[in-house]
Amino acid sequence: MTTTPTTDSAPAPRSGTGGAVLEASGVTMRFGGLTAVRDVDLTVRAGEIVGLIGPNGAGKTTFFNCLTGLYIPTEGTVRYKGTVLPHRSHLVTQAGIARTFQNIRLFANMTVLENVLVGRHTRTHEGLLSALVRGPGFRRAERDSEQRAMELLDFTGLAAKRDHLARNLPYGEQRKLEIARALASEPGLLLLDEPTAGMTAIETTATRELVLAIREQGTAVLVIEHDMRFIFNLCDRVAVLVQGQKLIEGTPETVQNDDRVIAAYLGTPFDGEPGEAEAAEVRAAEQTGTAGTDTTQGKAD
Ligand SMILES: Nc1ncnc2c1ncn2[C@@H]1O[C@H](COP(=O)(O)OP(=O)(O)OP(=O)(O)O)[C@@H](O)[C@H]1O
Repeated sequence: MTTTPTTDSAPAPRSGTGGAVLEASGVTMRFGGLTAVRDVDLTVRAGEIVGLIGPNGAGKTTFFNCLTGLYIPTEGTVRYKGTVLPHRSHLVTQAGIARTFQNIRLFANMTVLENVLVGRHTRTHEGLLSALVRGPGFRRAERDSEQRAMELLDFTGLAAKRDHLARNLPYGEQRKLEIARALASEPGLLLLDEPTAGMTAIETTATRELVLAIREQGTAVLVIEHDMRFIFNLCDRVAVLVQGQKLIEGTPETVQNDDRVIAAYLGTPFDGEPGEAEAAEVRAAEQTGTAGTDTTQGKAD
């Protein structure tokens, strides 16, 4: 049996969506014998908010890591605005993709403002010498950076906390600060990995408003999230990963009504389930008593 991931006919783009910002094609990531991501294609267009969902262990974060240069995909390419991205995370950020992490990664002992300033380093061009002598160019760049950082703190509702240590912020505000820091690199695409994890309902609603505002400011968004209500209320398009493969991609309506998606979340087997072909082979082999005879397959000599 072969798996045929389906792609919903392209949803009508919302007004303002444009050319492809991100084009991932045939992205595969193997860790030894485990294929965490298998042959995944995904496009995000300018002005879009795209959701990436799937059960635990489906490969969502691994896919993000392939997009952002943390992992070198075993196969496949990732393009940002038509150019193939290098496999170095700081070069990916410089190109225009910023991200947040599932496990918050702030500089805990730095202030809120300093955390955002760190995020600006890919957009400042003053060299080490200029920094050491603190010449006029450096001081001007520093002022501009601080002004932009304060704008972002205003935008994310954290301006009043500019001098607080990051570690003293409540959890929801730490997540917002991660977003402000990511925005400091002036990205064309923002990747959010579980931005509402651990948030209250009110904080989740505020995060939805924030993501919509980010889109209005011209940054496309790709978001991983387990909170389905958040995803279906926010996204123009949703892609579902199951066992590393894209099962379906389409509008929130299409995806939430698809029986295979419901089954994948409930753990119920369904026809064409990713990995089902391999499972069927093993079952057939077990029935004919041949299971386990081919012990050499996949091993090096
Ligand atoms: N560095 C690694 N080395 C080996 N296996 C890994 C590595 N990173 C992830 N995996 C495996 O790849 C698979 C996909 O993991 P991944 O974290 O990408 O899933 P996920 O969809 O993000 O899950 P969750 O929703 O629980 O965060 C899992 O089986 C995981 O154990």
